[in-house]
Amino acid sequence: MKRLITHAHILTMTDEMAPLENASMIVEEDTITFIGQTPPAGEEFDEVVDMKGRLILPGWVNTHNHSAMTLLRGYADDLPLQTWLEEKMWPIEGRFGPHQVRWGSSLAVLEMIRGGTTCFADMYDHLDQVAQVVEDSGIRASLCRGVIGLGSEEEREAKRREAVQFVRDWNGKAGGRITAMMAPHAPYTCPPDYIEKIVEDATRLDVPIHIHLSETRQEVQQNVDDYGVRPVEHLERLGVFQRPTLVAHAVHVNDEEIRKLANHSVKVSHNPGSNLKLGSGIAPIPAMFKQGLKPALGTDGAASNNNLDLLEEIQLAALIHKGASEDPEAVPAATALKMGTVYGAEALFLDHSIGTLETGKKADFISVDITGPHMQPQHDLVSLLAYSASRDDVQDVFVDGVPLLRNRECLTLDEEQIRFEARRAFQKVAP
Ligand SMILES: CSC[C@H]1O[C@@H](n2cnc3c(O)ncnc32)[C@H](O)[C@@H]1O
Ligand SMILES: [Zn+2]
Repeated sequence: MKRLITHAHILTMTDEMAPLENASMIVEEDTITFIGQTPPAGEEFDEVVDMKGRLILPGWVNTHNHSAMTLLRGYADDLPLQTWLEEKMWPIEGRFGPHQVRWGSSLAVLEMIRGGTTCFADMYDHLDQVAQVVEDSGIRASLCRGVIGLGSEEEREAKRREAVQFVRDWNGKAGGRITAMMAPHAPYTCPPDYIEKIVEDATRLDVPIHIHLSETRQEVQQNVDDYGVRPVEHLERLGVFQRPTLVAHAVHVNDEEIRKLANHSVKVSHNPGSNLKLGSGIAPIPAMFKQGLKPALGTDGAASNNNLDLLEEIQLAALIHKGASEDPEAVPAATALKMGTVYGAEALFLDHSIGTLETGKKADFISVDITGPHMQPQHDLVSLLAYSASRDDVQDVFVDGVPLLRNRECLTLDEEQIRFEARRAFQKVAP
């Protein structure tokens, strides 16, 4: 399939942040082969798509999610993390089986595609189900079986074997759209020797590690009480940062810890919506940028956010750090957009193929309607995206050159069936 897209504004998210106007893009199979003002003459196309009034840019990359938790959206709000996890989430998740994960993650993928997300990271259980949804829906994902090491030795080892098997079964599958990671849930749920074994697994399998880190002040203090050091040094000593690593949250990290993360090239997934809602705090993102980190963005699960709208995270990132630091230059609009695209691709170790629109890269892109009243006048399209656009403005979503959403119609998923089955799947486990 060879497709010509014409008459679009194109924001490539390469160093050049000014959108090309009245521009064209050629996509051949899964790859971008041309971007510019004048397409080469004499070429034939299977389809020509007129994108007048649309802005084209790379799809959003959601770097931290627990997608099946859409079933728990609104189930337990307004609680602090540990109470929320121990008294609400873990008891009901204990009743989740493959069916719940199948329909919860289907609902999540549907919501993400409709909001312009083309790639997401997922940490959960029954991951074969998530992988199947990813394969069938056409989205891209980096998936990991999250393991909590609080049970018996047998339980722990069984979970670790499952996580390893998942990597063997799915890494590189769905035409390369699925990649995999190993995921010890957090330092407070995984004993040190268990984390060390998972690092060995990740080394043997040659995959990255994904882990929650320093989300709350209380968990940092607990780490100091239990192990005598703060979580960053704890994970450093356990060898985690010898592997490519993506940490979620990093809210309570001091300057020395940020320096350590930067020295080890650790990737950070900033989840402002979830951190605000759980009352965990505000991650020191401006300090991270100063030390050379390039934080990406995540929604976390829909039970703590309570949506999977990556554009909202971009907008939060562009706003809350200005307020927290009393500095209107903290996290400018262009930086927030990079956090949702190119830094997201780097955080998932996929920047060789996605995150920007360039010839030779995968055709993972979205179109945004810029004709609405809230998108006028068009002094600055970057500013409009970061401060004014809404997820409903996303019109088209392509992954690997395949259309998943066209003019807001989802082409690969049955929306009505997903709504019905997700409601039923929750009812089966409801208390
Ligand atoms: C073992 S699968 C993932 C596990 O993570 C839990 N979870 C969801 N949101 C958060 C969060 O913000 N911090 C820590 N853990 C979280 C989820 O309930 C699953 O049990
Ligand atoms: Zn999480």
